[in-house]
Amino acid sequence: MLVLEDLVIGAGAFRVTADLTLHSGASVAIIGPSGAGKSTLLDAIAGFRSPLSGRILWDGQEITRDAPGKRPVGMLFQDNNLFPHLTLTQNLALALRPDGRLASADHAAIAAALDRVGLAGMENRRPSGLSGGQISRAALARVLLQARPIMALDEPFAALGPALKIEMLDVVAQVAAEIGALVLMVSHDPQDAMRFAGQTVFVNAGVAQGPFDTDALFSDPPKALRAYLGR
Ligand SMILES: Nc1ncnc2c1ncn2[C@@H]1O[C@H](COP(=O)(O)OP(=O)(O)OP(=O)(O)O)[C@@H](O)[C@H]1O
Repeated sequence: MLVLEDLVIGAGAFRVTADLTLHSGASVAIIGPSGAGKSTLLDAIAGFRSPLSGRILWDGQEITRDAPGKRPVGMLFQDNNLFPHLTLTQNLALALRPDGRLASADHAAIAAALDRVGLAGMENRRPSGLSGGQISRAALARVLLQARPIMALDEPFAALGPALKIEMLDVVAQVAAEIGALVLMVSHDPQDAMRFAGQTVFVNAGVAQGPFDTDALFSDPPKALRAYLGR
């Protein structure tokens, strides 16, 4: 269970507040207008931003000030964040072993993760030798490989066509189900939320609201959400 308790996060003069609870195994979409604070919220959960006040708890343990690598969070960034000078195997290896020393089983795990996202045989490519969609799938493979209890995905599949996006969302759902992970996914596409996420957090003007039941939220959206959806 992830608890954000009276959390206030600052980004320059901007503030995001959150006071909510998300359960293990849930899939949660994080939606809201551009600049509302969605990435800021995810960054704080993953440990890339220190909150100004409040607490973050995972299964009762406070993780508010823990370094990102010590948190139960695997994060897929908006820019996918692969090292350009490293091959896919080397990029994924860092997720498993920050010291770079791979055990023989690690190679099989990396190959399996790449296979799962449709990149089998591309182990030795560098990001420059991949399309934008392939890079986003490689970044997903890295999160899958980490198999952390919270999978935080910041607009993960913007570079993919509709069919491939659905396929990758299904892969995320399968892996999350296997490990009982909580999935947090920032998206601008209401279809993603409805297809993938039982719950939705709506971030508006720096306030994270919810979680709401996704179907109920979209079938009768509050005024601010209607404005965002253009309805
Ligand atoms: N380092 C910073 N200094 C000042 N302001 C910042 C900083 N980082 C983010 N902001 C501001 O914080 C606000 C929230 O940004 P954030 O990236 O969280 O929004 P978002 O909801 O993820 O938007 P988008 O959907 O466009 O990615 C924005 O107004 C942004 O300009």
